[in-house]
Amino acid sequence: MVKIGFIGAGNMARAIINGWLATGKVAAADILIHSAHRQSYGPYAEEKGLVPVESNKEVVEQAEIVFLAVKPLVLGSVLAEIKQDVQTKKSVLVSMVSGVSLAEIQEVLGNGKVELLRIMPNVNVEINEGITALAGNPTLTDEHYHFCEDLLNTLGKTTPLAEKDFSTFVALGGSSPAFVYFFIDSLARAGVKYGLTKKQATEIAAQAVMGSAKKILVASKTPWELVDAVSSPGGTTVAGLLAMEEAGFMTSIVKAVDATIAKDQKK
Ligand SMILES: NC(=O)C1=CN([C@@H]2O[C@H](COP(=O)(O)OP(=O)(O)OC[C@H]3O[C@@H](n4cnc5c(N)ncnc54)[C@H](OP(=O)(O)O)[C@@H]3O)[C@@H](O)[C@H]2O)C=CC1
Ligand SMILES: O=C(O)[C@@H]1CCC=N1
Repeated sequence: MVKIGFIGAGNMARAIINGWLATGKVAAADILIHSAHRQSYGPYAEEKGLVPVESNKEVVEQAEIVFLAVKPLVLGSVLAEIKQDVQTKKSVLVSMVSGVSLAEIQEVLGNGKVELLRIMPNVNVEINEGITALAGNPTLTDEHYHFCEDLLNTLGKTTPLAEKDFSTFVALGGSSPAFVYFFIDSLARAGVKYGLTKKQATEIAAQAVMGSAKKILVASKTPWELVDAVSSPGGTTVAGLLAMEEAGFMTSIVKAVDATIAKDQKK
């Protein structure tokens, strides 16, 4: 089987790996992993049956496809460390690092052509309900693109995306789970205000959000038409909606997206 390497063993690397292991798409023994601290990647590798290796270079030496799952500030030094081996091994590099373009990665790697795939997943890949954007560089073969796409499709949905739209995707797909968790927590907290337990209120809010998201994905109606369908004339829902808008609900969402895009473009 193709060996898949991970440089970085944090939240996103683990979400992807756990998603694959849950479906059996990738065998644990085919995943190599290294990160900054042995006490971080070691126990995780042992718990899941992955192959821990001693350095980033060793990940590249042993894996055909290498996922870069480090923070943007660390990426430059990691690329400098592995660039020689990447050229020798003709590795496929898959970067999930936000705010760093394929051209910027290629620049650090130097003149030799490297197969690069830029992705932007979200944490819900861990439960195979993620959405991941993909953009390959011209050197990436169709075969490798589709191999990676197939791997990522088991984690939810994927969508090819022009690189110019990655910052927008970060807001709508990558960071948005946090926005939705925040919304659910706020709804649940309001339930606590009126006497529900936090656990009960969170379950109610989360189920309502999940059902609403599924409804939007299958319905022939637009979200606005669905809002109208819930809003009985003179009823409770329209009273709640108008109060939300008075507090600037839509503006707050758009501002969150603006701020996320601005931050991504500053990395
Ligand atoms: N979290 C999310 O929801 C999403 C994150 N991303 C992107 O994924 C990337 C990783 O994010 P996330 O997992 O949240 O971050 P974390 O902080 O959870 O993980 C970062 C990982 O990088 C490792 N690391 C640091 N320095 C090195 C090094 N020199 N060599 C090897 N590994 C190193 C850390 O090691 P150690 O554990 O040993 O300290 C850690 O495992 C980021 O670029 C982010 O933009 C993309 C989409 C969604
Ligand atoms: O917060 C971040 O920078 C990363 C990118 C998308 C989700 N988390």
